[in-house]
Amino acid sequence: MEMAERVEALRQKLNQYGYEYYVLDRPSVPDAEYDRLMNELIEIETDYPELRSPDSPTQRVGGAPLDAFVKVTHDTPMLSLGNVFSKEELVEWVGRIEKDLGYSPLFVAELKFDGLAVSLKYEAGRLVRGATRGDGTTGEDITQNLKTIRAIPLRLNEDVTFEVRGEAYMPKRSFEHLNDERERLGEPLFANPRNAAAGSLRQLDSKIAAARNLAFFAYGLVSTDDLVASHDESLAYLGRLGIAVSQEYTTCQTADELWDYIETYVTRRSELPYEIDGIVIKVAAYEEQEQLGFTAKSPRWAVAYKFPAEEVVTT
Ligand SMILES: NC(=O)n1nc(-c2ccco2)nc1N
Repeated sequence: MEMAERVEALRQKLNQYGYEYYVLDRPSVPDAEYDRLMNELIEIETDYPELRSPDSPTQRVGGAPLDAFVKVTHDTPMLSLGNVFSKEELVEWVGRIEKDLGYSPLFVAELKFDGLAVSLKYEAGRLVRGATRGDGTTGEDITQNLKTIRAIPLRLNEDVTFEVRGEAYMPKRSFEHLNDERERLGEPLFANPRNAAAGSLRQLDSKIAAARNLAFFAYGLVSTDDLVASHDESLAYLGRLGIAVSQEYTTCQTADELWDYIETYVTRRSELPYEIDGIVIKVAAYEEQEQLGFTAKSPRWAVAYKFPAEEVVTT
């Protein structure tokens, strides 16, 4: 087979396997097969540099370490969520929404991943910028570090231009392995996966970030075109494009359905391979979100139910 064709075939396969692993959470081949194909692609691109392209899955670890992070401004502010801490407060919040709209809207309930909020800009299907939330208006350009996360495609299977919002996080197993290694080396331990993810994304050398096994779930789409009309459609759309989206979300019509979903995860939380600190509830239809608008710092159409702080069992 001609080398260029072989490279294209390898890229297609790696993207397909990445999609099955990160979006469907249902890999069809063992990790060893993925690694074998990736190594073959790296070898060919090393022998034939003219076949290498910036959006090849091999181009995830950047060049030299940065001296500093460049500041970026978010065209659309990344707002923080208001919180509720009980069923009563949740029922009150739903009641206010129904009163403002004059009817009961459809809601989306989804997991609240305990990591770092990030923004990904895609232009014509290519990842052009990744940034931290920062203060919501000004963040830091951490494109080099976010490119090391396999759940974030460098090239989408459609030439779309939009911004994706999501949470970069460190899975529990990666966190345990990292702290075991740091303990062995006599280095200070990270207190929790959230701090470990934040510390990893703040590395100026993307080779260090690449070694931290970070992950990502998209939870929002910012676009000027009318690509989709609701939040639940945006999650399905992002998944179809190959961007990692958690499949644990659902739609609910009433406060009771929302509470049932929340109660499911109070028990399931400890079995999840990543940490969550609550459940996020959003009005589904974008039209209704626009109608409800924002307070000074939070959307009126979304709220986070925060789990009670887990009592620390001191043995
Ligand atoms: N942290 C987290 O998982 N989030 N955060 C949002 C959010 C923040 C602002 C709008 O939406 N949504 C989810 N699932």
